[in-house]
Amino acid sequence: MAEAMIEFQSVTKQYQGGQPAVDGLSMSIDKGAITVFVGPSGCGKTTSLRMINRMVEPTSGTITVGGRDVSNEPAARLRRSMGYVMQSSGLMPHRSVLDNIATVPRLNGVSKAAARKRAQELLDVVGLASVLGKRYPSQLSGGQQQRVGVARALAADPPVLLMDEPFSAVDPVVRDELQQELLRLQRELAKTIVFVTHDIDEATVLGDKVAVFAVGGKLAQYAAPEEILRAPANDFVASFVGRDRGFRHLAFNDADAVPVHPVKTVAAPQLGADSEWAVVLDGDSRPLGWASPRDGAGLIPGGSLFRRGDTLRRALDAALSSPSGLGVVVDDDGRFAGVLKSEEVLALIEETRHNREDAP
Ligand SMILES: Nc1ncnc2c1ncn2[C@@H]1O[C@H](COP(=O)(O)OP(=O)(O)OP(=O)(O)O)[C@@H](O)[C@H]1O
Repeated sequence: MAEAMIEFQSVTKQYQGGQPAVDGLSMSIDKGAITVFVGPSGCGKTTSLRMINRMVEPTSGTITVGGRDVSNEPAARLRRSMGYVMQSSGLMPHRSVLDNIATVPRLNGVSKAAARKRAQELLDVVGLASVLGKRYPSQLSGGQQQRVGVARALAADPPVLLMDEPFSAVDPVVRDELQQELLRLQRELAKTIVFVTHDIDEATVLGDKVAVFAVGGKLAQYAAPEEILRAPANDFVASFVGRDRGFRHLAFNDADAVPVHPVKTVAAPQLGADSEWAVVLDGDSRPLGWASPRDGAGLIPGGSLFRRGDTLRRALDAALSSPSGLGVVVDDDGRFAGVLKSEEVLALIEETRHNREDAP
């Protein structure tokens, strides 16, 4: 069994008047894993998160981190000992990106030179070019600002990261990138991450475990995302998880058994071309799109790409989003590797479903 890092024991938070925001919450959060709090607006996710680092004080109950009762720790020190990332990056506008990242190490007494050096390294860790370090936050895109927010939270190398809807304000493409980046980082860093979102899709992509909250800070279900999609504990969870849950569930099955076929490729779309669809490649064998057999309209934008090792969900999306009906497969370097046929993806989905039903 996984080791617990954070424990909530009968934690209640009652703001002035009204219903409790969080009511008798007891749960144990695994060390070195991503735990996602998900639920509709106002169900107490943020309040629960903020009680971990004492930005909010519980009305009753106990929270421990690494076995120590947080109420015994000085609040300011406790806060600095955990990384915190929020929706608006919360960067200081009049300080450079590097100085923003260096904030907590500086508060902890690290010299300016050492803190800046560390900040420079962190830019690379979160996938930002080092020249961006000299800029001010307003000179960055929303996605870049969120990356700086993550770098700042990591600066003092805290064992615990608290993330409150960190990717909610960016567009879906950037959001997907940031999620993948966080998963990559986590494979290296193995922090204990508590991540708040209202988006069940984001929760199932990121979470090793997902806690579904119902209004009043009540834990409706707490399990691996696959289990929440497969077996919602009650009607509330089932309706929150929604109608697409069968589709989302595909994200937990690999697509290794789907055959990859060769297909005609061309270096540039040929006008009035051919009798069959062809993948258009650049000089490095990376797919640029498709050339159509019919209209010879030049380059037709492709659908989503399937990377070797991706899930059935991505395989299906690659096939269905492609103008030719053939999903484009690339290797780890993004080079063209072949195509998937939608009927073969569907056949594997069907087979996987049968196997699941047969399982004890
Ligand atoms: N400072 C506060 N004073 C009074 N009530 C508050 C305060 N902060 C939150 N609440 C109330 O507590 C309840 C839970 O709020 P909380 O922000 O924790 O929920 P949430 O699940 O994070 O929602 P959202 O996704 O909308 O932020 C809500 O009813 C909210 O109005």
